[in-house]
Amino acid sequence: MFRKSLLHFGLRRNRERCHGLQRVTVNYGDIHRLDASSAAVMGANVKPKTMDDLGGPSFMATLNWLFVKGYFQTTQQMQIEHKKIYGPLWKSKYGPIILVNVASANFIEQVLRQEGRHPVRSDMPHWRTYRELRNQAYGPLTEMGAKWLRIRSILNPRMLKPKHVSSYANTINQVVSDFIERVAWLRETNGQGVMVNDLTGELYKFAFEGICSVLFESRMGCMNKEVPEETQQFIFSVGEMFRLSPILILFPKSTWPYLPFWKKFVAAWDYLFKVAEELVHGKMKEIEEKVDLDQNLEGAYLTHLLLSDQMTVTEILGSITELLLAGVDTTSNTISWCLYHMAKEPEIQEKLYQEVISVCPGDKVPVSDDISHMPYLKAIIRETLRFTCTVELRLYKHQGGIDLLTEVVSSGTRERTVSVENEVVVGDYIFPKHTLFHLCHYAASYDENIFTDPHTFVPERWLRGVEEKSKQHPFGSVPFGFGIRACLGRRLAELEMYLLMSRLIKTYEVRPDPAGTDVKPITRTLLCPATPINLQFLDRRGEREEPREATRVSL
Ligand code: HEM
Repeated sequence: MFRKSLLHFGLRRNRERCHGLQRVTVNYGDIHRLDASSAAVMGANVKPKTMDDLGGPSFMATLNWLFVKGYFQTTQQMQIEHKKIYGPLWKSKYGPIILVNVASANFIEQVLRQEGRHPVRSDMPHWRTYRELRNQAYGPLTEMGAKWLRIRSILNPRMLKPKHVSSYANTINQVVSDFIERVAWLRETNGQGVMVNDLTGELYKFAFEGICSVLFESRMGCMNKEVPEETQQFIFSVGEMFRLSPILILFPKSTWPYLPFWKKFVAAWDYLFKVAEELVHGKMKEIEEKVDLDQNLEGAYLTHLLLSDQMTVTEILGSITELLLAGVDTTSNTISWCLYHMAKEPEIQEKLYQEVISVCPGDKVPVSDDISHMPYLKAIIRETLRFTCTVELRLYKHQGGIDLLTEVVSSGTRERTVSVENEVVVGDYIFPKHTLFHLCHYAASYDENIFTDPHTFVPERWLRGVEEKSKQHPFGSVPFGFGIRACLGRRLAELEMYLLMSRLIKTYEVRPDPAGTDVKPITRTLLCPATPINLQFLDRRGEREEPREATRVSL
């Protein structure tokens, strides 16, 4: 059986190579990366260890860590502490659920390379239950099995192919221009001419406006002085839904209808779908009018989805709503941390400024082609993502029993564990089919065996030709995930972050809050600032820059 699973592992990898779906950039390395212990297991002379042999805290101990020792909001730190105690592989119990925590780059790679054709992050029963209640369709985040694969094959090209993504640059740049002006307005009205308070909140509006422009070619008024009521309500509903999600999941599904916050959860989703529905129907009407007038139909992402006729309108609505949700917190959070680091590291900021003005001197606004000449900017974003890597998104349930899974889903008995094709080998352990893995990317990103001086912000470590880069493990930091279930919005997020950061740093010098606050991260699905990030923005306009030295390093 064990040998069979290894054989499957090899066969499946070959099959996936031919799969044709867009994959993330990490190269498909081979078995050589499996460490010595795995190789020994594979030698078949060693009896593999099982889940029973694996150490880890009991349920009570976990509760103690979370609520007595106080790691509930800093579970990323708990990963590091547990790794010190148990090593890179341990199990933890949450009531009846057992998680296998995987906290080294080697082991993370092993798990990810064995994922099936239809990986599942987590069942998300609360999100799925809402959709069943309202007869809404699942999107890329919530769908599973062959149906998920179909959705991704439709959504992928216009989100991941560089030529399509770079066509969104002009649209994004308009939002960037508005954000720059909004910063000026915020400084004048609330910041004594220099401060911008609660940057994450402001960047949230930027990211929401950005994704709406790309998806719908519609502006939501987030950059207006007064944000429209409907947009504020949408933003509030997203917050409510994310706030209530981790609470609901602690209770059995059968109790949800009786819980007071279930109603709030449903109301939040209702509002999100209502707004998305209005936008989709508005776009359909616009297309009909254009057809009547014989006008060019090319345009927003949504236009393409509607015209391609590959999905029903309900399916499009399910996917679009999930894209809106997935693409806002992630991007805005990353840019907030990036600016925070720029303020704390003036030399790095200066180097970035010099790079930007050497590529885009004078009034030239950076466009996608310019970004390819800004390796330092890319390295800064890459380092920010390592520093603030998301933690909770990567719960992997290995599965591959497509037919049975589909049957389970359609018969409505979702609580049963799903069948899988293969066991999973990690180190000298073998795990049964439906094991739930928690990939501890935070612990890997701060592993000093992989990243020298991991607690220091060093963008240079991501530059090509730098010695450290060649030594880095490709799974030390995988901020957009890996494989066919990796982030759908990666390219768009990168474009948004590059265009905004280059222009912000070209326009403003960012300095720390004179009140001098160190902002700590806490876990809220993402690694968020525990307190607001407030920064000074000093206007550079008026200065005529001359690059001090060319900073064309290559990434
Ligand atoms: C800095 C920004 C972002 C980061 C760090 C990020 C990170 C991630 C990660 C780690 C995953 C899970 C991948 C895996 O399981 O292997 C993911 C999934 C996903 N992301 Fe992003 N993301 C970002 C921005 C975006 C944007 C802008 C969009 C929308 C346009 C988006 C849409 C999605 C979707 C739909 C999924 C689910 C894919 C699936 O399950 O098939 N993300 N993202």
